[in-house]
Amino acid sequence: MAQTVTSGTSPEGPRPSYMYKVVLLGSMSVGKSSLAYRHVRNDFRELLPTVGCSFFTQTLDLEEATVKMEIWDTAGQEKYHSVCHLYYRDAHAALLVYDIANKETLSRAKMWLEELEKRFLPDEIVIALVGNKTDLADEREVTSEVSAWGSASPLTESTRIHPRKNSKESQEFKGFSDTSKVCTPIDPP
Ligand SMILES: Nc1nc2c(ncn2[C@@H]2O[C@H](COP(=O)(O)OP(=O)(O)OP(=O)(O)O)[C@@H](O)[C@H]2O)c(=O)[nH]1
Repeated sequence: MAQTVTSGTSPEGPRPSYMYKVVLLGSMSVGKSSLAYRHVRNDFRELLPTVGCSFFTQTLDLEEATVKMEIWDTAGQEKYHSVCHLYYRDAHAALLVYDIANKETLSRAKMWLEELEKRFLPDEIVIALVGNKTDLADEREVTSEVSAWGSASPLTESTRIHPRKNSKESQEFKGFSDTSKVCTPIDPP
């Protein structure tokens, strides 16, 4: 699925390099930029709302290959919706992010799913649903419907992650570089 870029070398011999484009989609303030920032910089900080789209890159040296991730972090504000197709075009994977304490954001993630289903063939893109802000468990609004929706959709896993803690969210991204295991479940609902 990923585009092969070059062939590098390692002590064991030539190693392929791959490029993956991952796009983050979801309502405003669900924490998309925080997830990307945590993943790339291993840090959490207060970020300004995204304007249009932010772009991050990261190179992962995995055992069998080198993977360059292009992370396209789209703006969640409604006014940017109409340009988002420019950013998810040719993506290999999409993370549909919602806030577990805001049910409305799950509906919006579903809207993104429907849009991607129209634009991509099923084997063209990997789509994962990501429930964010798990520290807000006391305010949780999203519960059982996530698993029901997940089984009725091409979403590969439902995971909930929390970039404020140095949790395992990197696996969410790393999972995309492993074609056999698309997404690592971290804290299933
Ligand atoms: N409680 C909590 N707050 C978070 C978490 N992640 C992000 N936030 C906060 O949520 C707000 C929005 O975070 P962003 O990462 O900017 O959200 P975004 O989805 O990129 O927002 P847009 O750029 O508007 O699309 C900020 O105040 C963050 O500090 C989290 O895991 N828990």
